[in-house]
Amino acid sequence: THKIILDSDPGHDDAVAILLALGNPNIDLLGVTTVGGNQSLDKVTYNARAVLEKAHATDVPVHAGCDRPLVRPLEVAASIHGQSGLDGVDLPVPTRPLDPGHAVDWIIETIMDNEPGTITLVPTGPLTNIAMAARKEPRIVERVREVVLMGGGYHVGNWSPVAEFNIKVDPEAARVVFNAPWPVTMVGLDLTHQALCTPEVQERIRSIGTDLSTFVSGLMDFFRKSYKDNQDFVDPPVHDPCTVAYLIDPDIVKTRRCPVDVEVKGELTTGMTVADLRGPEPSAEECHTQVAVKLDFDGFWDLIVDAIKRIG
Ligand SMILES: Nc1ccc([C@@H]2N[C@H](CO)[C@@H](O)[C@H]2O)cc1
Ligand SMILES: [Ca+2]
Repeated sequence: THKIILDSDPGHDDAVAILLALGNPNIDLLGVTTVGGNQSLDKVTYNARAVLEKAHATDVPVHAGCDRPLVRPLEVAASIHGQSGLDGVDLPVPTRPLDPGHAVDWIIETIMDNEPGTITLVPTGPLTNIAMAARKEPRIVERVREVVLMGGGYHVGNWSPVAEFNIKVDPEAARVVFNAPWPVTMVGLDLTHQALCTPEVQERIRSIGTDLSTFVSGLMDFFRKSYKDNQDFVDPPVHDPCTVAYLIDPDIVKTRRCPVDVEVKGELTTGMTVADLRGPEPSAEECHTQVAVKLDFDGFWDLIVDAIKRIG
C-alpha cells in the first residue's frame, strides 16, 4: 500500500484523482492539501472538501496551503474549470470542518511522524506547497519515498506553446521541487493527453448507475465542453489521476529516466520543463528524475471505473 498526500487544486481532474485514491485498495490517502491554482485557494479548498463529502470520506483531513505562487501573482484557469473551479455539478455541503493549520506544516509533520521512505507526495497543482515544505524542513527531502507529480511536458504545453499550467503558474516552486535530490516522476502532458475521456469511456462510467458515477459523468460533461471550446480537443484529457494510477500499477504508465529542469527566465519559455532525452537512459543512481511517456489506456480507465464502483 502507498501512503500518499494529495496536494491539489480541484479542479475536475483533481476530483477524479481524489476518487481514484479513495477507491483503490492499494492507496492509503492520508490527507488532501490544497493550493491556489485552477481557482483561488478558498474555492479549491471548498471543492476538495465537497468531493470528499460526495465520496463519504469525511475521515480524510483537508488542509489549505499557499494562496499564491512564491514570487508571481496567481493565475487561475477559470476558462477550463469555471468560476467555482468545479462547475457543472451540484456539490454537497461539506460536513467536516476545514482542518486547522497550514498545509505546509501538516505535510512536514506527517512526513516527519512517519517512517522514512513510507510517504509519497502526489502534487496535482502548482508546486508552491511542496517547495515551501522542502525549504522549511529540508529533512523531508531524504525521508519522502517519491514525488509523483502531474505537471510539465517534454514536448507539449497547454498554457503556452511550451509550458504546462501547473509549472507555468509557479516556475520558481517547480525549480525547487525538480532540483531537490528526491525521486521525482513527472507525469506531464505527453502522458496525460493520452488519458482521454472518450464518449465510450464516459458511458462506461455513467452506466455504473450510482449517484457518484452520475457526478463523475457530470464533471466530464463540463470538462469536455471546456476543452472543446478552449483547446479544440474532441475529448478531455483527465490529467491528475494518471499520477495515482502510476502508483497503483507502474505498468500502466511507462517512464523514461532523464534530467529535467525548469525555465524561469525565458521570454517565450518560462514554465517549460526542459527534459534532456539525448543519449542513453541514465540509471536511478545517476538521475533522480523520470518522465512519463506511454499510458495503458484500457488499464487506466479500468482503475477509474473500479474505484467508482468500490466507493459505491
Ligand atoms: N487547460 C488546463 C489548465 C489547467 C489544468 C489543470 N492543470 C493541470 C493540467 O495542466 C491539471 O492538474 C489540471 O487540474 C487543466 C487544463
Ligand atoms: Ca490540478
